[in-house]
Amino acid sequence: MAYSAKIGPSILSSDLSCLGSECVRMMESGADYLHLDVMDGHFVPNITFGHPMVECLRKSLGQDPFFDMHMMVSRPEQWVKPMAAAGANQYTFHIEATTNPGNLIKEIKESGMKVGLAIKPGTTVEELAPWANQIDMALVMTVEPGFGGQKFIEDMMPKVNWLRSQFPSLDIEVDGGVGPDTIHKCAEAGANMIVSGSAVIGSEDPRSVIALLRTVVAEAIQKRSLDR
Ligand SMILES: O=C(CO)[C@H](O)[C@H](O)COP(=O)(O)O
Ligand SMILES: [Fe+2]
Repeated sequence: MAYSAKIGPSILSSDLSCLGSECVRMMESGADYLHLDVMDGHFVPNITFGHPMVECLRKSLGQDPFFDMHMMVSRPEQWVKPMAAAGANQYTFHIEATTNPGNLIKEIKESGMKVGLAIKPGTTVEELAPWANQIDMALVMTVEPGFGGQKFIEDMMPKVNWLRSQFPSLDIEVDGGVGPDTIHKCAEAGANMIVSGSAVIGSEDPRSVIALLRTVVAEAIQKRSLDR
């Protein structure tokens, strides 16, 4: 079992005028990686930031933090090279946004980044499955992409469960409405990369929330390995 519990705060709901210091605050609170939400106002009805911001964050934070780019954009092909040059570590694109996932996976790998493949709540996991052996991470959205602070959609858990049963060592990420109230469902289903925005950022004690999320997931991973 190659995968481990990792917690990646989404900085979407932080004070964006202090993005650099918010990222530092999350890393100092025990985050394993940073989940950076890129929205283009076209694939989703909201706009955030692009590669110039990522480049500034990389310069200010140094080489250490792992940047998981959640690309909620149409034509994700166009940002692969700029994001790689800006210092992104993983490029997670939506399968709904491209007609040629195979070529995009190849381009991302050639540019030196890891590959994440995301599905919206309305997309079946069978659409992702043919690519699962070529990617580093599968992202099962647990809200409709576009906004932080939405309610967790529990109906997505069978997708996670199925992916874990079919691909025992794949990194599986959940994103949207995940926090102390919903983490048990995600962990039991088999997710190991946990994005949490408002529950972590809005907490007075982000360190404790991150530690709790990681403990729940690590315990579920251990239980699964004992059950095998
Ligand atoms: O991709 C996203 C929204 O499209 C965000 O990563 C996600 O919503 C995280 O925020 P929260 O935990 O508050 O739901
Ligand atoms: Fe996200």
